[in-house]
Amino acid sequence: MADDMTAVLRWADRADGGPAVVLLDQTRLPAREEERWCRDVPALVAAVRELAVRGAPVLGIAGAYGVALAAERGDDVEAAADDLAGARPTAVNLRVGVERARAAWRAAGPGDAAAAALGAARELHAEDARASAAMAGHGLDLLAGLLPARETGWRLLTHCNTGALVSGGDGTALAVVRAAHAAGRLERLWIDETRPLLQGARLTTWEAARWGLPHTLLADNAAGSLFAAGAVDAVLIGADRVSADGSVANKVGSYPLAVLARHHGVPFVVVAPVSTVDLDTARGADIAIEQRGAEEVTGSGDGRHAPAGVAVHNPAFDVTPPELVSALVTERGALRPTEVRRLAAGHEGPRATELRQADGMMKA
Ligand SMILES: CSC[C@@H](O)[C@@H](O)C(=O)COP(=O)(O)O
Repeated sequence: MADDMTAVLRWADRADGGPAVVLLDQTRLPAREEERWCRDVPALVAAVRELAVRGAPVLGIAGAYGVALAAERGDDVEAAADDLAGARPTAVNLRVGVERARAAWRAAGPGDAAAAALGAARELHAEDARASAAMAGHGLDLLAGLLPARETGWRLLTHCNTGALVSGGDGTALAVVRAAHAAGRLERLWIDETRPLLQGARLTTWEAARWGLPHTLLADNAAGSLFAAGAVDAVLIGADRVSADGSVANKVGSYPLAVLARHHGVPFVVVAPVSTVDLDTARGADIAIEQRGAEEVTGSGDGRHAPAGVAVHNPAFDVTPPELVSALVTERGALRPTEVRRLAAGHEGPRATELRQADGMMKA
């Protein structure tokens, strides 16, 4: 979690005014740091759908605490778990977190089931913090292997928000950027605003400022000229789901960045925990892509900037094929996205040197 930040997500027990899952309401940021108390699963499902809590790893943690909440309240846990798992379709971590807590709840005796679900949620929360730290280290090693040493440091570009707001720790891609900064190797973080909900403009700038990262915000469609000017050394993004063929679903706008990166010979690096890899989904085309409301694109009320009633296409995510992804950094090290099946066999350790040698497209 970010230093001195209101907890991104916490469990409140009865002594603390709960039971409740308490979220830092990301819809209010950066203007206000407000807690949102979810006292039952419908409230938590609403918070997930509204993106008050968002980003793949923390969705899994929220889902697991949600199962614990239903159990603690004496609600129908199976139905609550189903509702939570289905609240958003693309980030596989949500389902993984829910199923982990549900399995613990099912396996426990009647008197212990709620405590077992809560224990599973807490365990997942702590594991995610450890995974985040490991990804930061592996990602930094990978960049050091891939990128030429620049006296002034690296210029990294990111999309959406992948920091402490999405994790039990510092996050995924943004954790690597933070590690690069701590190692004195970051010249600048370019932050895509990330239309239409502005996770980059609202959330990543907020985190970058707190961490003291040198950063600059740009409109998504300004990225191309930045690449053309040679001002981007690498792209770092997170993922909502990686299918068995190594395709990467992430916030819409990631795929065009991958195409740009390939055209300009710039590494395109995906940072995600192993829990984001879904070997049960064979291909990128099989990943369910969430479609969201038209008003997110058109604006609404007084701020409307498109004619009322216009037809809108608003997918929340897109899919980048594995051949455009230079490396996938997980808590177990870096690998080529086409090698994700190795994770099932317990792949360990970064392969930065091999990846560099095998990848003629990179500048290094
Ligand atoms: C580690 S976060 C990776 C992704 O979850 C993130 O990049 C993203 O696309 C989040 O989308 P969001 O719609 O804000 O939940």
